[in-house]
Amino acid sequence: MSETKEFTYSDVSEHTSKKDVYMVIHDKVYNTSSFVDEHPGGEEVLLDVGGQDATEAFEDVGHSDEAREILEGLLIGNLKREAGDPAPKTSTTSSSAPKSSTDAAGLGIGVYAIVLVGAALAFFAYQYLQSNQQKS
Ligand code: HEM
Repeated sequence: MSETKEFTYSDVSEHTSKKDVYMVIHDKVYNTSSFVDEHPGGEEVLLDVGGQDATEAFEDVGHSDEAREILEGLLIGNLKREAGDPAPKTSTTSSSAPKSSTDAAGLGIGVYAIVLVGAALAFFAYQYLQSNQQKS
């Protein structure tokens, strides 16, 4: 038998309290209880993903190598996936892809158009008032 302990998703999901919190990152199981108070990003975010797959949350922050070393120290085993478990989470960069830049450009042109039309109107209104004044 291998030394690595195996946890099912439901095992992990039982550990959600501050004093006893597990999480899954890249299909490995970590006991983060001792680290909750020390986390530079705050305890709240860790407890939010307690008992769950935190891969995406962890990777989205872009944690340093130091953070990954700390993580290794908290490793307690591997995740054993069972039928019906949530699909593995991966950090998808595509989901955070910037929105179509043409939207912003379109808005920019719209703003210019409004400013130009406004300026033109002001100009003609001024001309009109001037000519009226000269007549009287
Ligand atoms: C056990 C897993 C985790 C470990 C060992 C860990 C470790 C660390 C470390 C060492 C830092 C300092 C910056 C760095 O070295 O990258 C940090 C910052 C941070 N972490 Fe985590 N983290 C974990 C999980 C998470 C999760 C699940 C979130 C969820 C969103 C998160 C959110 C953050 C944020 C927002 C910061 C930035 C704090 C700041 O710069 O003000 N972390 N983490």
